[in-house]
Amino acid sequence: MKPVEVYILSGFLGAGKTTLLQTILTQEKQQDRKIAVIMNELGEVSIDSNAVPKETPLMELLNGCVCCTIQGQLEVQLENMLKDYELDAIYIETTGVAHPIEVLDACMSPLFADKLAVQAIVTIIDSKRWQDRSHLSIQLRKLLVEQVQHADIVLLNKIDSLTESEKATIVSEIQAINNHGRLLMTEYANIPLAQLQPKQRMKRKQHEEAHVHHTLHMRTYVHTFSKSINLDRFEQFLRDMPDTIYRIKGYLSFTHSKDTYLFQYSYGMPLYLKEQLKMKQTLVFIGENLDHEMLKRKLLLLEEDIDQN
Ligand SMILES: Nc1nc2c(ncn2[C@@H]2O[C@H](COP(=O)(O)OP(=O)(O)OP(=O)(O)O)[C@@H](O)[C@H]2O)c(=O)[nH]1
Repeated sequence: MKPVEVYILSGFLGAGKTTLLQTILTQEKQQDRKIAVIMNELGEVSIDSNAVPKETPLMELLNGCVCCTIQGQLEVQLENMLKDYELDAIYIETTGVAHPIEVLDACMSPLFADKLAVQAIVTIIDSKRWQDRSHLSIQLRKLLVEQVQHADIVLLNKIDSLTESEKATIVSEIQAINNHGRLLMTEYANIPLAQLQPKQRMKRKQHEEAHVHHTLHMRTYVHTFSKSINLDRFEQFLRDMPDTIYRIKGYLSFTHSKDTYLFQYSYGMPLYLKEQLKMKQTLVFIGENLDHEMLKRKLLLLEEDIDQN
């Protein structure tokens, strides 16, 4: 079955995420696609949920930020949505203070990695807020920059109040932070849906190139082992790994033990926890510009090496 597309809508408080979501949902409806929405808000009550039409499945994650305190809940909600509905796409509206990569991390559960395909991190910017960012605390300024840095698509919103030269200044500032993403200027987040969706698969000859441009595809990689692997060799693989990989999670089983392990790797620190159930040995990688071919080759080698021992 075709994996369900996932779009992460990121952006600072008040930048226009809900406005964007409404624009998207209207267009998705015209295209007759089946859509669900996950909304994350920091407060106890949802304020923006009215923005979603009644017929659209909506899950709300309240009272915490999906990228930190309620990360596990997102996983559960995604799993429920996959179980309960036949969907074309899920849109996740994050809180204004969410870090997009942490949200991506929360979407990439090894339990359903092959059922979801995260298509894009879309960051929407309030142009005025961007201009005045020097008034924000250092932490919030850093977050604002990181939301831009990790986006596949940056929407420079609220340009109605900007002069041409102000627009040019902000565009060059954003391009200096993120030169791989697509930058679009919007008023009231008004963009054609096609601009958010990855371009149609190109013909075979252009295929490799197309992948390189689809930055998000290069940020995650999923591998399933068909047998147990050798722990020492796996650890050597981790040591040799490029430092652009900052997160791995999944389940592993090793030749020295009958147990299955939950494996967590975060910023250089591996952690193995015994798992009660026997799980499919799927690992999810998250990083920058992952070399899929290299990873595949090395991971397959881990299985082959055992045969030779
Ligand atoms: N002038 C102007 N206002 C806009 C534009 N886009 C959105 N707004 C307004 O900005 C306000 C905030 O927009 P929302 O879409 O609620 O922003 P949000 O990012 O969802 O906000 P939070 O949920 O608080 O994080 C609303 O009053 C919008 O109508 C724009 O392009 N120009």
